Amino acid sequence: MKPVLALPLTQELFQSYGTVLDVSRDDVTVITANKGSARKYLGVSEALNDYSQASVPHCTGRWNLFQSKPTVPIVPAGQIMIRVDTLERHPYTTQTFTPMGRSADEPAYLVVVAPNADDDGPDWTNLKVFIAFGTQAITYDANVWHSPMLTIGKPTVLTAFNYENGIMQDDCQVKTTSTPVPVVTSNELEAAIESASK
Ligand SMILES: NC(=O)N[C@@H](O)C(=O)O
Repeated sequence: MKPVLALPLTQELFQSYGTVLDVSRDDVTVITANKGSARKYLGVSEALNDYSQASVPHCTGRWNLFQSKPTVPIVPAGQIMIRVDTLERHPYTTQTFTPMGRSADEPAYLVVVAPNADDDGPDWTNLKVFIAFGTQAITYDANVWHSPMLTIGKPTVLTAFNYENGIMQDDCQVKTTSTPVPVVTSNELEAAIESASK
């Protein structure tokens, strides 16, 4: 399987799969708030609840916390950083991850997504991989295939918000592949990691 290059996460590159919650967004209205002490970025992301289409419509909007071990090592540009063999999706809800305690200049987690294939599973030949930095949160659109959380370099706590009805097939569908997809780091990532680890 041909390696996939991990690219820095931007709304422009990610927009087919969801939204990036980041103060670099220049496509939203920004107002002054909190008596002038804050800039408020309006509507950077939305939470979708489509459980009316699920087997059991009743659901709960839930925050979960992920205390993640680092699963993505820091490697030189061009070397394989991870092999992706598992993707999941949430057919009736968005899912938003927000890292806590990571800085804006350090790569914090990988965002791996894939379009649907004709069999309604993931298109493993068309994975996209992005590097999320420490002050970037993301929302996966409903029904978008994405990898379980993959954190870079150090233990990381993230909040996750999504709707759930407690039925696995409605809440989270998982697919695996016997031919894992290698992901290689990019020069941008290597430079960012090097500067963050100083
Ligand atoms: N996406 C991810 O890391 N995992 C969640 O979907 C989950 O609820 O397990």
